[in-house]
Amino acid sequence: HVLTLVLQELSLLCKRDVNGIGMLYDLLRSRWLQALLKIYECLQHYLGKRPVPVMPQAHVLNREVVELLREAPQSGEIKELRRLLCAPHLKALLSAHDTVAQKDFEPTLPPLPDNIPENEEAMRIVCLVKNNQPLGATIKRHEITGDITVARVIHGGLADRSGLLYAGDKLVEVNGVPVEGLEPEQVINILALSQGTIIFKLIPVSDRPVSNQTTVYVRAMADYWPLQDPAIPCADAGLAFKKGEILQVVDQNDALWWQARKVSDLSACAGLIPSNHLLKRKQREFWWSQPFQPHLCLKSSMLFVLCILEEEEFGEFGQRVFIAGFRRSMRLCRRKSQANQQSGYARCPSSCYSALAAPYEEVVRYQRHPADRNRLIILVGPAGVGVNELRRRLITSNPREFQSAIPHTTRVQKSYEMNGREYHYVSKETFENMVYSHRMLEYGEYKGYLYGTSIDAVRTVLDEGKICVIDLEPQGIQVARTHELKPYIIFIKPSSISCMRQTRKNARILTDYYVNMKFKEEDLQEMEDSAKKMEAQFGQFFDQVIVNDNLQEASAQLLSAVRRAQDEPQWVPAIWICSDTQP
Ligand SMILES: Nc1ncnc2c1ncn2[C@@H]1O[C@H](COP(=O)(O)OP(=O)(O)OP(=O)(O)O)[C@@H](O)[C@H]1O
Repeated sequence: HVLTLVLQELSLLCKRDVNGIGMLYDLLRSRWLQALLKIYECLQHYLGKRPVPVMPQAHVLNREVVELLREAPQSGEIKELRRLLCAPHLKALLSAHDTVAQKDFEPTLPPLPDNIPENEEAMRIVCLVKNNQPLGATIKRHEITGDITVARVIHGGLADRSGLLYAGDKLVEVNGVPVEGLEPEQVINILALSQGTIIFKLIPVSDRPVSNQTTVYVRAMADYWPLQDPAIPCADAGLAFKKGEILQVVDQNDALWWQARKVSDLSACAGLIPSNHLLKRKQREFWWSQPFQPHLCLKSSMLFVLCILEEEEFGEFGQRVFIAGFRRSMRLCRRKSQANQQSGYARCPSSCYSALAAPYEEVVRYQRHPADRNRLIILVGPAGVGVNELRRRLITSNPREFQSAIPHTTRVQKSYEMNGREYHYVSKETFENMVYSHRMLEYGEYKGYLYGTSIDAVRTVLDEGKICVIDLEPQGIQVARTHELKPYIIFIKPSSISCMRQTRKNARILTDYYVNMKFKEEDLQEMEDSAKKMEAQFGQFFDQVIVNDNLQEASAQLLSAVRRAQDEPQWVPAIWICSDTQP
């Protein structure tokens, strides 16, 4: 009844296009939810009736019926009925019924002997069958008492599934060997060597931790190799992960070591990962598996030089399609600035460090509602890899659906240009105001004029119901990753140099100085090096990686990635969904 009222209310809001309402409306209208509520109501009704058992001893009655049937003429039906009544599952069912009817839930224990000493501790004997799998528990020496105790039980592991071992249980014997006086390593050795059954004699922990853990999902912002981590309590129990992978964190009880599994393999038993706190500490200690070098970014978003040539294309519908703002190769400019690191290459802007400062990013599954704005598509890749070629092909394949954002510039409008078609022509003052008010995704200077892609320009395309496709230097990713734009970031990766030698034979790179230059060996090498650096520094932000080997295939992959981004559930930062006020 309440649900019907809520749905009525929501249907009014739906028309007002409130963010997320559509999804909530669909959820509440789903058949399975309605069915669950019906079941709930039936159960409530049933609870109210306080059912009483039909009889306290159904299995006795069953036995008597079977006896009676034995004496009856043995027709086929009688034989079948007798077989049914004697079936083990029916007997088990009747026995369960009788147990419930008699409220006889407790196991019958022998009476305690009278002469138990007062300080006697309850002992538990636990028998586990190992079956070549790890025990799924770690042990340690208690810092104060010196006892060997269970340090943690790994989620989904053998010990956890048994429900018989808990963190804090004190081990007394393992397979008949008393552990008192042994080092934890010696106990581990006994466990490792034992095959088949392991018998623990232990004193259960007095206050078992109550598990009130909620599962959270995080995106790893760095790589982690437990086998190279001297600090991990048990390297074999560690979970190795790569940046960008999504982890399901199932236990955060320990301040230093969490338990998690990868969403790509949820059936696996959990592994230990450093907690947020620990990873941050390790970062500070330069502990990273790849020691943290002072990063030389490919270029700073503030200093880079843009080279923008205007182009026009014809779309499949025959109309003239202006694709403004296509970035052209800046290879020579960059190489020049590489030689002079002061100007063109700068140390990472703060965004680079802040990405590393947060070792995990909480994520949630997000599916764009058809009524919502499209997600911004960002293409990232090293110069010359084919970012613009792929973007151009995508847009010209259907300009009614895909569009790039019109850039802003301070240069003078040419006679054949139209304000708002090739560029938005603005004064330097206006441009700088946009920069200071953080309305630029990226910008730069070329021949004394400023060029840039503004958030407003992206918004304009999205407001028209189109899919906005832009290319961005990776330093701009952090600026673009907002609740509003919900960008889907696609990294265009070069194929191997030997492949590119073949595929790029007829390809040309355009620079400001040389038009239609052939790719040289050093260009290919530079592309590969640059791609590696980009992946190392920004790989955690890439939702999709497309290797641009065969152009047709890469274009098809791009199209399907763009469709997936809009129509299928994806992991996005939780902050985009949980808060309307946060960026
Ligand atoms: N898979 C491919 N096979 C063959 N040629 C390709 C492929 N991808 C791109 N090219 C060609 O390589 C050249 C450079 O591509 P493009 O201009 O798109 O590079 P880019 O990544 O945008 O680099 P920049 O930003 O420096 O312009 C173009 O001539 C393009 O047609």
